[in-house]
Amino acid sequence: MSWDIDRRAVLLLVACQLVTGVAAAVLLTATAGAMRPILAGGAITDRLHQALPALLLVAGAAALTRAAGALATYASRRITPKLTTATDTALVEAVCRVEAAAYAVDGFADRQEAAEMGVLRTHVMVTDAQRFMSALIRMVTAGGVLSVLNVLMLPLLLLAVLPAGIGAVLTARVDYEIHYANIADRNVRGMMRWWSTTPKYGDEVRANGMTDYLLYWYRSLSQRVDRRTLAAAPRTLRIALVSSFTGGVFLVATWAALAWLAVTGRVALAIAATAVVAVQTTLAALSQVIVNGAAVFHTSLYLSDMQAFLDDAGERAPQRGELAVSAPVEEIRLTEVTYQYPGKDRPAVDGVSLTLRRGEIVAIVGVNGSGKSTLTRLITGIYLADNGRVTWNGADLATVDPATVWQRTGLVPQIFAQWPLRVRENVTLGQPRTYDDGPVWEAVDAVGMREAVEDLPHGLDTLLAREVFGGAELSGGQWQRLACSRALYRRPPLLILDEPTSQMDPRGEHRIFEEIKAIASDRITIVVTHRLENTKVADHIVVMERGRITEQGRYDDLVRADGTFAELLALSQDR
Ligand SMILES: Nc1ncnc2c1ncn2[C@@H]1O[C@H](COP(=O)(O)OP(=O)(O)OP(=O)(O)O)[C@@H](O)[C@H]1O
Repeated sequence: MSWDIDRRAVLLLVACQLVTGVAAAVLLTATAGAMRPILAGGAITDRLHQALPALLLVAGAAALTRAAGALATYASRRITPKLTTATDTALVEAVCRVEAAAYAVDGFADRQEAAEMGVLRTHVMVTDAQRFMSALIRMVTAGGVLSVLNVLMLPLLLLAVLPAGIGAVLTARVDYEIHYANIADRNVRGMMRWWSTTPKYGDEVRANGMTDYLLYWYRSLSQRVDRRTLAAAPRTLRIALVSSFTGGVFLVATWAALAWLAVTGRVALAIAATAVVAVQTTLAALSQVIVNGAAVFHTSLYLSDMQAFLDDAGERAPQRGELAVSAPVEEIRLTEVTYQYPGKDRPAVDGVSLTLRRGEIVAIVGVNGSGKSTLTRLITGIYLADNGRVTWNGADLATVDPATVWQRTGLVPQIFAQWPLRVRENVTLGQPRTYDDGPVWEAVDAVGMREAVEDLPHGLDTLLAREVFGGAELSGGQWQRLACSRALYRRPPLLILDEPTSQMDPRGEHRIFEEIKAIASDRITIVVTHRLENTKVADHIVVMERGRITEQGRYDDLVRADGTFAELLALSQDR
C-alpha cells in the first residue's frame, strides 16, 4: 500500500536503510583500522596521527548514519498519515458498500471491530517495519565484520539473542489471543459507553434512574476484560524468564569465548578490541531485529484481521448485475417473495405476492413484527428475496444495479437520521438538484416547516448539530417533518413512508397526507402505518400477519370484512 501511496518516500526510506547499513560496516572496519596504530607502541601523538584517517572515516560514517536516520524518519512520516487514511477509508467504504443483510450476519460487528484495530495499528507498522529493516541491515553488516574477525562469534551471538526473539513472538501471540478473546466485550463496552453518555438518550437514562445500572454493566464488562488480560500475565512472565535465562547463558559464553581468544593469543589485541565494539553493535542490532521483528509480527496479526474483513466485505458487496431500472417506474411486482433473517427460525416475509402501479397509494398495516418494514426493504432492494422475485418494470432486482433503484427511491424509515448538518443538507441529503434554494423551500413548505425554519437564527444555513458543533435543535416532530421533506425533495418514482407522522401534531400529519395525495399521480406511494384512519387516503390496503398478506382491499371493504383490519380499527377507537 505504501508503494501505491508514495513511491518516492518508500524509495527514500529503503535507500536510507541501505546507507545506514553500509555506514555501519564502514564504521566497524575503520574502527579496526584505527585500533591497530592506537594499540601499537610509540609516542601517543604519532599513534594518533597514524590513526587519524581511520578516525575521520569513523566520524564520517557516524554522521552519515545520523543523517540517513533523520531522512528515513522524514520518509516514514510522509507515508504514515496517508497509509492510515487509506486503510481507514477502505474500511469505512467496505462497511458502507456491503449488502444491508450482512449487518445481521452473526459475528459481522465483531469482525469489523477487529478490523478497526488493524487500521489503528497501520501507522505502527510503518515505524516497526522501518526499525526492523534498519536493524536487520545493521545486523548483517556488523555481523559480517564480526565473522571476518572470528567465525565463532556470530553464531554465539545469534544464540544469545534468539531466545529473546522466540520469547517476543510468543508474547505477541499471547497478547493477540487476549485481544481476540476481548473483542466482543470491548465492542459491547464501546456501545454501552455511547448509549450511556450520549445526550440523545440522557433524559431517558436520568429520568428512569438507569445510570447506576449502566455504570454497573460498564464496570463489569471492563473488569471481565481486565480479568482475561491479567490471567495472561503469568504466561508472559514464564516466557520472559526462560528466554532471558537462555539468552544470558549464551551471552556469557560469547564474552568468555572472546576473552579466551584474546588471552590465548589466538586474536591480536587490536582485533579483540574491535571485536568488543563489533559484538556490542551486532548485539544491539540483533536485539532491535528481535524486538521490532516481534512488533511487526504482532501488528501483522491485526492487519490480517483487517485484510480478512476487507476481503469478506468485498464478497458481501452487491453483485447483482449491470441492468438499470427504466424510468418512469410503472409497475413493481412481487411474486411469492420470502425473506428470513439470519438466525431466525421463520421468515419475516413469507410468500408475498403484490403488484404496485404508478399513481397508486398503497397502505401496509399489521401488528408489530408482522413484516411490514421488511417488506419495504424487499420492495426497494435493500434486501434481496431468498425466494421469489421483485421486479421493477419487469426487471428483476436480483439482476439490477441497486444504485439505479435507489436513485428512484425516497424513503422515510421508522427510525430516521437526524443529520448533524445544516437544515439545507438535511433536506437535500448533500445531493442538491440545483444551487438555488427554490426546491428546498418547496420541500420545506410541503411539510409545513417554513415558519419554523425562518425562525431559526440562520434559516436554511442553521446548523442542526447541537451535540457536536453547536447550532440549533429541533423538536422530535420537527425532525420528522424534515425527514419527510428529505424524501419529498427527491421527487422519487417510489415514495415509501414508514410511520411518517408518529411524532407529528394533527396539523403536521394532515399536511403530510394532503401532500402525499397531491403528488401521488406521478409515482408509487407506500405508507406503513398503525394509525388506521390514515389508510383512508390509500387506493389499496394490505394487511400483514406473521409475514403473510391476510387481507387486502379498500378501507370500506376491509371495515365491512370484519377481519383483522376491522378489529385493529375498533381497538384504536375504543377509549
Ligand atoms: N435486522 C433484523 N435482524 C433480525 N430480525 C429482524 C430484523 N429486523 C426485523 N427482524 C424480525 O423480523 C420480523 C418482522 O420485523 P419488521 O420490522 O418487518 O416488522 P414490522 O411489521 O415492521 O413491525 P413494527 O410494526 O413493529 O414496525 C420480526 O420478527 C423482527 O424480529
